[in-house]
Amino acid sequence: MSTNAHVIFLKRPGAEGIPADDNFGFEKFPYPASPDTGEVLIKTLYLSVDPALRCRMNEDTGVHYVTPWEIGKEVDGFMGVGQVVQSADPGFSPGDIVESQAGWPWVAFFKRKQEEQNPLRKVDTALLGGNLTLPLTVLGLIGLTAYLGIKEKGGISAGQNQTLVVSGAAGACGSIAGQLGRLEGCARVVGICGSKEKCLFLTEELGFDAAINYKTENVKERLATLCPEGVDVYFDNVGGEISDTVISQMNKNSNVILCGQIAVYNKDLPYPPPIPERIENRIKEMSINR
Ligand SMILES: NC(=O)C1=CN([C@@H]2O[C@H](COP(=O)(O)OP(=O)(O)OC[C@H]3O[C@@H](n4cnc5c(N)ncnc54)[C@H](OP(=O)(O)O)[C@@H]3O)[C@@H](O)[C@H]2O)C=CC1
Ligand SMILES: CCCCCC(=O)/C=C/[C@H]1[C@H](O)CC(=O)[C@@H]1CCCCCCC(=O)O
Repeated sequence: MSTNAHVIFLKRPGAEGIPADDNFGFEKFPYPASPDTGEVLIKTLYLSVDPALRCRMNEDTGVHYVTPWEIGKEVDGFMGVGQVVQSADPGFSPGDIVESQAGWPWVAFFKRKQEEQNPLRKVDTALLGGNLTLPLTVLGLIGLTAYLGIKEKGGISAGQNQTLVVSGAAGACGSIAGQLGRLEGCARVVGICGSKEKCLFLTEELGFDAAINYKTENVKERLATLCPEGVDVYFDNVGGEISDTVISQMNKNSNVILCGQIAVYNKDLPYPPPIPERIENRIKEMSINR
C-alpha cells in the first residue's frame, strides 16, 4: 500500500516567539485504498500559507473564528486546491479540481468526507486560464477580503480627490486592495512595502502612484511628501509602528480598513492588538473610523 504523509504541529513558539522548523513534524501513514460512500480521495495540489496561521500556533488566537492548532495534530490551513483521484460521491468525478479548507498532507492522497461546515467545492477551471492557484488568491478569500474592505469600509467615492495608503502593499491582499481603490475612484494610491523590487512592482505594474520602502526610507517624511492633503483611506495589513505613522497623517472622518496586523503576530497579544494611547486619542479626536 502507498503511504500518505502529513505535517503535524509539535510545539508552540511561545511568547514573542519566532516560528522555527522544529515547531513542525512530518509523519507518514497509510492512505485508504478506496473512498467509502459519500467520500472522495483528493490529491493536494496547492495550499495557502497565510499570515494568520501564525496566530493558530498560539494557545489562543484571540478571535473566535480562527482556532488554535492542537499539539500533535495535523496542521490545517484556511484553503487548498486539489484534484479528485477517486470518488464515491455522485457529485464528483476523478479529475475534478476542487477547493476546501484543507489539511496539510504533502504531495499525497487523502480522504475527505463532505462536511457541512467545510464544503468541498468544484472549481470551474474554464474561468482560471490554467492558473489553479487563483481560487486561493484573487478569486478566493484574499480577493474577497480586499474587495469587501475597500467597498464596505473605505468610504471611497469617485471625484472626492481621496488618497489611499496601503501597507503590506505588495502582498496578496494589499496588491489587490490598492488596485481596487484606484478603480473605486481614489485620486492617489500609495503603497508601503519592504523592498525596491516590490516598490517597482507597485508603481510600474499595478498602477500605484507611489511606493515607500519602509526598510530604507523615512515613512513619516515620505508620506507627508506623497500625501500633501493627508490620508483619507488606510488599508492596514501590518499594524505596529507603520500604522501609527500613517494614522498620525489621516484626515478628519477618514477610514482605516483593519485587514490584518502582521507586524505584531509574533507577539503574544490579543487580536486586534492594542495601539498606543496617543494613536487611540487621535482616532477619537479626528473621528477616524477603524
Ligand atoms: N481579515 C481577513 O479576513 C484577512 C486578513 N488578512 C491579513 O492581511 C494581511 C496580509 O495578508 P496577505 O496579503 O495574505 O499576506 P502576504 O503573505 O501576501 O503578504 C504579507 C507581507 O507583509 C509584509 N510584512 C511582513 N512582516 C512585516 C512587518 N513586520 N512590517 C511590515 N510589513 C510586513 C511582507 O512584505 P514586505 O516585504 O513588504 O515586508 C509580507 O510579504 C495579514 O495581516 C493577514 O493576516 C489576510 C487575508 C484575510
Ligand atoms: C487571528 C488573527 C486573524 C487576523 C485576520 C486574518 O488575518 C484573517 C485571515 C484569513 C486568512 O488569511 C484567510 C482566511 O480565511 C482567514 C479568515 C477566515 C478564518 C476562518 C477559519 C475557520 C476555522 O479556523 O475553522
